[in-house]
Amino acid sequence: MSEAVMQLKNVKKTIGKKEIIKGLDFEIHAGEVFGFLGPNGAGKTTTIRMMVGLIQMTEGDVVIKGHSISRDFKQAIRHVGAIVENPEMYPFLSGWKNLVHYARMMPGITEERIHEVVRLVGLEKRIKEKAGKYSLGMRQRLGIAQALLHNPSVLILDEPTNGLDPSGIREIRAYIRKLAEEEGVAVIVSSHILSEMEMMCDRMGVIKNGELISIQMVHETQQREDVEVVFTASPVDQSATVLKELTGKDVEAGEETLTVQMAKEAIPDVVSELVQKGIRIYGVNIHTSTLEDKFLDLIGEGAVE
Ligand SMILES: Nc1ncnc2c1ncn2[C@@H]1O[C@H](COP(=O)(O)OP(=O)(O)OP(=O)(O)O)[C@@H](O)[C@H]1O
Repeated sequence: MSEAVMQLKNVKKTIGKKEIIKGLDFEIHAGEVFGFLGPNGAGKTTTIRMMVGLIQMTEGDVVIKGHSISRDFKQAIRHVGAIVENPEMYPFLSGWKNLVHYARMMPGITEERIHEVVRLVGLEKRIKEKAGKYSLGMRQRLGIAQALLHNPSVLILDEPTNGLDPSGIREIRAYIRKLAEEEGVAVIVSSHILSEMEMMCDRMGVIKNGELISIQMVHETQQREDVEVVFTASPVDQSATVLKELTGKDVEAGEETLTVQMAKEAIPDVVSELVQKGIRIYGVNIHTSTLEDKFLDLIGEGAVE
């Protein structure tokens, strides 16, 4: 596995008497998009604010490229780019001038680097226009460009697709993936939108009531698990017997349908066998357990105490 660029070590936050974050331990690696998923009030924003040093931890540490954010803040934060609230920008300045303005506040940012971040977020053609004329998606991309100016190893985006229309969401998703894949940036995105996480992330951590209750690879889990397949076939009795033989799994027979949990890859062979045995097939429907099902399984109903 690639280098761990950010490590959370037993991170806790207590406000008043309430323990809001209860000891988070996980790592984020170079080149991955890590989704931080949880229902409202689970503790995502509080955790992100600790990751970027906006608020102090009560206990534990965040280590970025080997530097502790509590003991070595300057060195640690050098490697982080973030949009925690809405990206700040001057509407009366062009996108380019906004970036030049921010570049001046940081040492060693060349004009070439500004061109590079503009290209990374695909704003080349519109960068000379006033930021006030940008769509929300373009403003978000300009915000990402700004956060990337100092070439951070970790990019943290709190709810980056909030308020965007479907095409804006698709664009942001594409640029986030590109940053991870082509630039090797570790990207952390928080969201409570499950389908978003499924399409955007390599790995996902689920947080509930300030605790991490699961970390999983998004696509591996999708591929490895059996899917629910519903065959509409006749005659049903004979189909049930054959399906059971072929898959070795329990088959639930209805009036016209047969439901079985099986590997998706095995479907063509099973269909071919059924046909050879004289069974007539009217339909094959697959129900993949979505991330949403898994998420709801994990957090349960009434997720927030
Ligand atoms: N300054 C504070 N004082 C008291 N409680 C707080 C404070 N900040 C956060 N909390 C509480 O901590 C919990 C976690 O809040 P947080 O904003 O981190 O959740 P979240 O997962 O980001 O949710 P959302 O998606 O709604 O932003 C909530 O119960 C919230 O009420």
